[in-house]
Amino acid sequence: MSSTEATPAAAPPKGPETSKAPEEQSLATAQVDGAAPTQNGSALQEPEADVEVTLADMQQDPNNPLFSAKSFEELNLKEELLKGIKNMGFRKPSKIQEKALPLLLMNPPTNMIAQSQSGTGKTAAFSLNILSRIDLSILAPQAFVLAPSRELARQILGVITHMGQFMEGLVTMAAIPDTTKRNQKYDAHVLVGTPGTAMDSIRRRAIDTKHMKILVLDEADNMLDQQGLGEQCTRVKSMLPRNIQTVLFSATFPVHVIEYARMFAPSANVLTLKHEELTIEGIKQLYIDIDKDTDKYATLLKFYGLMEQASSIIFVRTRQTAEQLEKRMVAEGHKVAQLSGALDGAERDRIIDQFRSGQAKVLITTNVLARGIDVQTVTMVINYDVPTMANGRDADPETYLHRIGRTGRFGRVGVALTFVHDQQSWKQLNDIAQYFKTELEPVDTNDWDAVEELIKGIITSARAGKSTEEMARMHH
Ligand SMILES: Nc1ncnc2c1ncn2[C@@H]1O[C@H](COP(=O)(O)OP(=O)(O)OP(=O)(O)O)[C@@H](O)[C@H]1O
Repeated sequence: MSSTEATPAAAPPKGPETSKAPEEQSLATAQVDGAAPTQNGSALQEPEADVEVTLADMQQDPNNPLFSAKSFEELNLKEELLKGIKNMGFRKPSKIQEKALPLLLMNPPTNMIAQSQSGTGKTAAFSLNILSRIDLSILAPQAFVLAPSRELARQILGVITHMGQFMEGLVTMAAIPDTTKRNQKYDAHVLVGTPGTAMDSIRRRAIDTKHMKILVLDEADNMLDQQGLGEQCTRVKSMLPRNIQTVLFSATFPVHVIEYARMFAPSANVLTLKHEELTIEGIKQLYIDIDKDTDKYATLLKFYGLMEQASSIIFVRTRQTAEQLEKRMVAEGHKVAQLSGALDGAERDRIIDQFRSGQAKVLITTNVLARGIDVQTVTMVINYDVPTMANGRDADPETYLHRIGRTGRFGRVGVALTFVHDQQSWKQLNDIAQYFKTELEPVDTNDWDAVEELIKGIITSARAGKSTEEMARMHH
């Protein structure tokens, strides 16, 4: 979409979605959980070598967020951590890892606020700091990572556990709602959880805070900004030792949050990016102009065949839309899964695990999964509803960026397709494009074959581990 003021060729009728329930809340009720996470075992289907060549090319380009001048060895990490990183298949650090790690590892420990594009390896950056600093001889919580959803908390726990697999005696635990483990005691070195459970568990002394030395907020802008979450995070921090190292990471830090972030993490080293630096080149951003709201469903079905070929996520605004869409698609014989905050924890775990393993290919969800979820096989993201602020009227550029960032992870390619169906949704998407100074390409609905070819081409390239540059070369 061009960044100039534009209106759709044919003025679409007004009348957005009928049921406008409040924006999805990512946090469920606060109960305790120690469920083991599943690893992100989503390997691409192409030969390893192909991906490596592509990634190596990108890591040579100083303007690429995956670029690094250094190796992991030069970052002064412990031997067992280097082994862990190797075991994860990481060869070289990304830009954020290279820049953040020396600052994070400094002594005395210094707070940090760090921003880097989606899918560029922020998790490994803060996890390496945690694993470098904990004392294995003390079996008490020393680091706490908080994330906005149980799915993200479980994922981060999986990364830390994987990375620390050669640290003998390391114990990691999740602090997320679990009705089966109400009186859980947290005897672990590292905890990863959601703020509500963290707060309750500290209050009832299930978490010993005496040895705690690092607090990480992942998706920090969301954690500090969102009503409820912000309050809980502040409470948690107030119950931890005063001199704790506070680390805030996100792909986005809107201006109105950064001030609060600086108070939350005083005297922090700050690594930030400009709006226009945030979009990922590997994600092809498309939009489709639909005549009316009621045609959205039929349009979605046209993409079903493509969605099934790789893993895809369909984002909707409300839980109700998610449920309705799932019912309708399943009734018509399509295989789809659905995850929203309306489901209980065990059900959510089952569904996200099925999606990670590739058992479920098409996932309908709300903003609950907009942030952080890393499933490398996701090649297509559909914004069935344009992301908006809680008022349903104003565009939400940050959420747009996070949603589309579920594809195009660490140098991979992907497609993000946004549906617009009336003047309001058109304006919202236009506002988003302007905010990031990016162009979205229209999908030509008069030529479905061409659309299919375009998307198929990207999916095939994603499977072959091709980068955007290579694709551009192929098309010329
Ligand atoms: N140095 C590296 N080499 C190769 N792969 C890496 C490296 N660092 C991270 N990755 C992989 O990149 C993917 C994205 O990493 P991660 O989930 O940490 O991204 P992120 O920056 O936190 O993104 P988001 O903003 O969406 O949360 C993961 O699959 C991770 O395993």
